[in-house]
Amino acid sequence: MTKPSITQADAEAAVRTLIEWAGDDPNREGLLETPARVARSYRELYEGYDVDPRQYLEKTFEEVGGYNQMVVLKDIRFVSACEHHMLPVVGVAHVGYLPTDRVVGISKLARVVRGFARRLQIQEKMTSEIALAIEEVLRPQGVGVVIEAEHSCMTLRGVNAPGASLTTSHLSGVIRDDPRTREEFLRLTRR
Ligand SMILES: Nc1nc2c(ncn2[C@@H]2O[C@H](COP(=O)(O)OP(=O)(O)OP(=O)(O)O)[C@@H](O)[C@H]2O)c(=O)[nH]1
Ligand SMILES: [Zn+2]
Repeated sequence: MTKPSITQADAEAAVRTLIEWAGDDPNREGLLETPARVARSYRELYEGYDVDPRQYLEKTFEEVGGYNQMVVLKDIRFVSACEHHMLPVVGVAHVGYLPTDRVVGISKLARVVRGFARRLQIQEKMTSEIALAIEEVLRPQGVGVVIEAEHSCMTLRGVNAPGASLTTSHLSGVIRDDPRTREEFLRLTRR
């Protein structure tokens, strides 16, 4: 949640400081509106603090004609920010579950990813948070989350390893424990 004590003006002042720190003049014409734009874009990029992603999963459908197989939503693109450098992390998430008696609208899976992505994150934590939210709210037979992402703190600076991507996964229930179900999930999420 946004700290109510911090105003848009405070955020703009912080951006002016960073512009000076970068070596430029925040009072030159091209930069005059930049602090306001950056503050607004932060509200968008960090909107995850204003939502509880679990709530997206509360509306479910039970009339599924006896469907009791795996549901997998692949290639959910997301943008996050690494909590070490506040630089973009861009990637895709694959989210699957084996329902018990109810399913959730598929857009909600993408909303859950977005809600956890739009915060300061490390990829391992984001992967588990998505899986645990699905586990806790839907109580399915199993959950699988695989995330592949590029961290610009690694590709644009520091070690400068362009193209390197990190894969993390969190599997639980039958998707973790039953070899055939696990294989099916991994096959369905392969790109
Ligand atoms: N495990 C994990 N590490 C991350 C993630 N995002 C960034 N990192 C790493 O976090 C580490 C922070 O290391 P530090 O040594 O404190 O920071 P630094 O001096 O800027 O390190 P370099 O990036 O190596 O220049 C770096 O190795 C990053 O690559 C993530 O999602 N998961
Ligand atoms: Zn980083």
